[in-house]
Amino acid sequence: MPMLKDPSKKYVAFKPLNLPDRQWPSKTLQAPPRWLSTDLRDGNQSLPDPMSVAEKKEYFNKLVQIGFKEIEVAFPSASQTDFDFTRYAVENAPADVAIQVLSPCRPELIKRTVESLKGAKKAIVHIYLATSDCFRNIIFGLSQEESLEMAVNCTKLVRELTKDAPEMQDTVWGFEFSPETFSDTDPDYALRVCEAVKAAWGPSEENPIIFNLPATVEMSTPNVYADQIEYFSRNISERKTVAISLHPHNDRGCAVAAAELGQMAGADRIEGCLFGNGERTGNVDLVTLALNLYTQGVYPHLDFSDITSVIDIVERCNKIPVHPRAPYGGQLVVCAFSGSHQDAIKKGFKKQEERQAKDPNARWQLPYLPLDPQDIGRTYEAIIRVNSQSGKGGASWVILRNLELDLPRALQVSFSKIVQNESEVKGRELYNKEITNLFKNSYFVDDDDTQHDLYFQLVDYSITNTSKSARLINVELQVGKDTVSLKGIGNGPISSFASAISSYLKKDVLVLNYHEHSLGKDSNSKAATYLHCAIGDDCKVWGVGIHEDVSQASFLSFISLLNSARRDGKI
Ligand SMILES: CC(=O)SCCNC(=O)CCNC(=O)[C@H](O)C(C)(C)COP(=O)(O)OP(=O)(O)OC[C@H]1O[C@@H](n2cnc3c(N)ncnc32)[C@H](O)[C@@H]1OP(=O)(O)O
Ligand SMILES: CC(C)C(=O)C(=O)O
Repeated sequence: MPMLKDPSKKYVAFKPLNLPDRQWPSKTLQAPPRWLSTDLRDGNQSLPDPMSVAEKKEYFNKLVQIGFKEIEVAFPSASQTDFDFTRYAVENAPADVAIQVLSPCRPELIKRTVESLKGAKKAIVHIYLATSDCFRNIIFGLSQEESLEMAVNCTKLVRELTKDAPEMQDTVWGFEFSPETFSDTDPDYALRVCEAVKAAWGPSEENPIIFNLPATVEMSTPNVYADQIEYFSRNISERKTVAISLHPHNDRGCAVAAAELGQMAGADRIEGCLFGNGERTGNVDLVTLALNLYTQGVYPHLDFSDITSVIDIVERCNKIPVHPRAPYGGQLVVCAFSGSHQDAIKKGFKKQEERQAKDPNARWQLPYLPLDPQDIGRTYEAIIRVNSQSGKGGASWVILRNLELDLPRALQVSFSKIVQNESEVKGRELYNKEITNLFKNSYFVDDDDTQHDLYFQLVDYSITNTSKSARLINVELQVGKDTVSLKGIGNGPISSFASAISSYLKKDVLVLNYHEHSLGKDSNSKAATYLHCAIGDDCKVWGVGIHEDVSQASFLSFISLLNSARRDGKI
C-alpha cells in the first residue's frame, strides 16, 4: 500500500500532558549532567553482531579514559559473554567508576544479575518494567496494580540481595528503576509506580534512587517530553533522594533536543551512546550532548580531545560507521568544499588571529565553525577541501597552510581558475598535495620537493645608483642554452629589471601589481613576492619568487612569469 492521503485513519496524534505553568522554557543549561554510557548494553543489544569480550574490554577502557563514571556494561542474564564481561568490569574498573547492569523484573534473572556484580566497589542494579497501557496490555496482560506490584516485589528482591545482604557490604549499591515506555505512560501512573518503588528501596540524599524516565520510543515533539519530565520532577516526593535520569531514543530524530529540554525540565542524568548507537534509530548521542555544552562554555567532564581514536573504537567494535555528517565527529563536519563557506572561514581565521594577537583570551568566533576543530584533535588542514564547488578562498587557503604563501587577491582569482579547471578535468576533489603541486608547476616555484627545468634562469645581477632616483641594473640570464647580458634603468630594482626584460623582448613590460611578505617567523625568514605584469598588448601574467633577499625574490618572480608566458606561447 502506498502512503495514505489521510494518515489520521491509521495513526493517532500523541495527546500531550497539560502543563500550562511549565518552568523549563526559561531555564538554561549551565552544568553537565551525570553521564551514563549504555554503549555496552543498549548499544550492544542492537548490533547485528554484538561485541566480543575483547571488543567490550577495549570499548570499556576507552569509556573510562573519556571520563565516564557510570557505565552500563551488560545484560548479564542474557549470555555468558555478558556475564563474563561484567566480571571483567567489576575486577578492573577504577574505584570511582560505577558498574551498572540491567535485568528485567524476573526473579531468576535478577539473581543471576546480582551474582555478576559480586565484589564490585560501586555497582548499580537497573531493573525495568514497561508501564504504558500499550505495553502492559500487549506484552504482559497485566493491570496497572499487578504491574506496580511486580515492580515493588522485584525492587525488594534487589534490596534483599544487595544492600541488605550481609555478605554484600563491601559494595556501594545504587539502584535504578526504569518505568519503560515512560514517555507513553500516564504521568500519574508513572509517579505512583515510582513512589512505591522508592518506598521499597529506601533511598537517601547521599545515595539517591535513580528513576530513569525513558523515551523508549520517541512519541512526540521534545517539548512534550520536557513537560512530562518537569511534571515528574515537581511531583515525586522527597525529590532530594531521587536522581532523574533520561534515556531518549531517536525515533523522530529529536533525541538530542529531548535530552536538552529534559535537563532544563529538571533531569540530573543522561543515558546514551557515543555517536547515537542503539535500538532502531539509536540512543541519544552523548558526543553531541557533551560538545553542545562545551561550545556554550560549559566543560562537560567528558574528554573528546582525541575524537579520532574514539571514532576508531566505536566503528571497529560496533561494526557501524560513524556518519560523515555526525555532529562534531563526522569526517565531513569540519570540511568546507563550497566557495562562500571557504572564503568566510579563511577570513574568520585571519580575524581570529588578529583578535588573539591583541587579547590572548579572545573568544572563538568563526563563521560556519561553532567548535575549534583543534579542541577535538582535528587539524585545520582538513577544514577546507577543494572541488569544483570551490572558489578562490579554498585553493588559496591550501597554499597558505601548506606553502605559507599568502596570495594577493588577484592571484587567488587567477590560480582558482587553474584549480577549477583541473578539478573539472579530474571530475573529483583535488587533494592538498595536488593543489600545491599545481601551484608550483603553474608558477615555476622550486623547493626541496620540486625542481623545474627552467628556460629562463637568473644567473647574476648587480645594481648601481646612477643618480638620486635612478637605478641601473646589469642582469645575466640563461635563456635556453644561451647566456644573455641585459641592462635596464628605472627608479628602483623592479622597474629597472622590467626595463631590462623589455629591451630583451622588444615589448613593453608593465608592472600591474606587486606584493611581498615574509615567510617564517625567524631571522632567516625568506621573502615571497608576487608580480603581475603586462607584456606587450595581449599577455598578462603572474610570477612568484621566493628568496632570502627581497630584491632577488622579486627578480625571481620576473623569471617565473617569463617562463609562464613562454609556456603559454605568449613570448
Ligand atoms: C527497552 C530495552 O531495551 S529493554 C532491554 C532489552 N534487552 C534484551 O532483551 C537483551 C537481552 N535479552 C535476552 O537475552 C532475553 O530476552 C532474556 C534472557 C532476557 C529473556 O529470554 P527469554 O526468557 O527467552 O524471553 P524472551 O526474550 O523470548 O521474551 C521476553 C519475556 O520477558 C518478558 N518481559 C519483557 N520485559 C520484561 C520486564 N521488564 N520484566 C519482566 N519480564 C519482561 C516478556 O513478557 C516475555 O515473557 P513471556 O515469555 O512470558 O511472554
Ligand atoms: C531499559 C530501558 C531503560 C531502555 O533501554 C529503554 O527504555 O529504551
